[in-house]
Amino acid sequence: MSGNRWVDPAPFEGVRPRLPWWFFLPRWVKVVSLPIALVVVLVWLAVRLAVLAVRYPVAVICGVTVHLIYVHCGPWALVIVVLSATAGLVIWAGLHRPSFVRHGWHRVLTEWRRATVYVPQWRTVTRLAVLTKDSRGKEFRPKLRQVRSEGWRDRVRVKMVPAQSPEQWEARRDNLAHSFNAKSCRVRVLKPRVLELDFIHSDPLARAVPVPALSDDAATVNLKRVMVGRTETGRPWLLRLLGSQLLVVGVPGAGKGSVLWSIVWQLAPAIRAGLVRLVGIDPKGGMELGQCPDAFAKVVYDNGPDAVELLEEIAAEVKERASRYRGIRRLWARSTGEPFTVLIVDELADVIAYQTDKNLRDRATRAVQTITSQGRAPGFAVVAVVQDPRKEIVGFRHLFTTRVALRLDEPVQVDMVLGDGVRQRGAAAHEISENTPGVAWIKQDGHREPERARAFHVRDADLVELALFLGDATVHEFTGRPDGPEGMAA
Ligand SMILES: Nc1ncnc2c1ncn2[C@@H]1O[C@H](COP(=O)(O)OP(=O)(O)OP(=O)(O)O)[C@@H](O)[C@H]1O
Repeated sequence: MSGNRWVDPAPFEGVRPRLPWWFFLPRWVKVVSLPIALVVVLVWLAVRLAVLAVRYPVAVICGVTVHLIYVHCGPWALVIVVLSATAGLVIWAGLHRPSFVRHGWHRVLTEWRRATVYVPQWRTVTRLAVLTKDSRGKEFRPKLRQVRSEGWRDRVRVKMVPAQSPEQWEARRDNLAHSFNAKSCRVRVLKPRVLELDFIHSDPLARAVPVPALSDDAATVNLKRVMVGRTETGRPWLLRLLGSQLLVVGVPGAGKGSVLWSIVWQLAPAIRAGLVRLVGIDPKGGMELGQCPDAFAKVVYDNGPDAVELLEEIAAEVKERASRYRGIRRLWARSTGEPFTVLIVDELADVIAYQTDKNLRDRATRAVQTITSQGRAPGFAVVAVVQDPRKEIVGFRHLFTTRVALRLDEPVQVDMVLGDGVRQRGAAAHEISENTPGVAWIKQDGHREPERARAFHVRDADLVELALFLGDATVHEFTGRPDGPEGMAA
């Protein structure tokens, strides 16, 4: 009321009960359709049971078996069966642990985590993380699909609600990780509307990976699949050198040296047999490549004229070989009789960006660009190591078809190295721990998903062994310039 005037009270606005549409059907229609509705409900129940059996096969099979044995054979038979099954599992684990873990333990873990973590919390977490949607009073919820637990991570498949984008899930990665008691969460797009969330519980790459024994057989070296470490899924980390150019980026201490030496280690039998030739430039005065000069046909320990001449020499060789191969072959092969050449540049920026002499800088840049852009077919690979991935430093990053991001400082650096959108797919190289040098995110052109792996830990003692192994390596004549420039160790 205001003054003496009477104001009508607001009309009552209570929510009317919403009755289902079939409630208003005529009685006879309800009677006629009752049997049909019953059949539908029974079919639905059967489908739900089948889905339950598929999602929880271990629990369902064990439950049904225990029940049948108890009912038909009594409690003592059940005790004997349980003890025998336990003994069987212990023997399986003892005889072949990997298969037990994979097919037994992980299966049980999957069902346990699905039943105790994801199913009970899914609805609440997605609502609180604002990943559900409301429209006309109806709630749309993302559907929890397959769950697979692998011990160190849980892979959870999700069907997004309509009109949702993976970016909305990526923006909630931290919320989801904390909600499901995981260390971190990665989001991967499997197909339209279907995502896979990786809830990470521990790091399978926390321990260093020792180098394997050196092989004597050059035939074991496959230039398309050079094993340089182990991926987080336990598979070998395979790098393609033939037909590929490699850029390795990481802050100081990230383990760039281990990637580099892992490559040399695996190529060693082929280097010794003369099938592969290494050429190196180490502007840091030989601090890195000087640890095993025997591996290199030629190596320069500065970023001056010697380094530039070596680069130009290789660039000229690339062009010469390419002109000979033209019309005859499309890709280098062992049968050519010419060695596959790997140019290793430890700190590329010192050669193409930090060199104060503009003329040398430009010549070096032109030569490296020629080798990376044209070297693929005639059998030349570049392994370039760099600390700073900015465009001003390496303006031709796109020429490197395989990019390895070791520990980096900032998310923007990850985007520079791996390309746009790869970090959003989980490749958080800026989150790699300082305690795990050698761990990297790898992106190969043509492969949508980035891979996380750790390079072999090549210790000083291993480099001594490598030097001894390569001590009697075949020395090749380097075409083009008979007398090597100063600062080179042949
Ligand atoms: N793959 C690895 N596994 C375990 N430890 C590693 C690995 N790689 C490197 N390390 C250790 O990390 C430390 C730094 O490694 P490294 O010198 O190779 O890094 P870097 O990135 O080359 O550094 P810089 O830029 O200063 O040369 C060393 O103590 C080394 O033993």
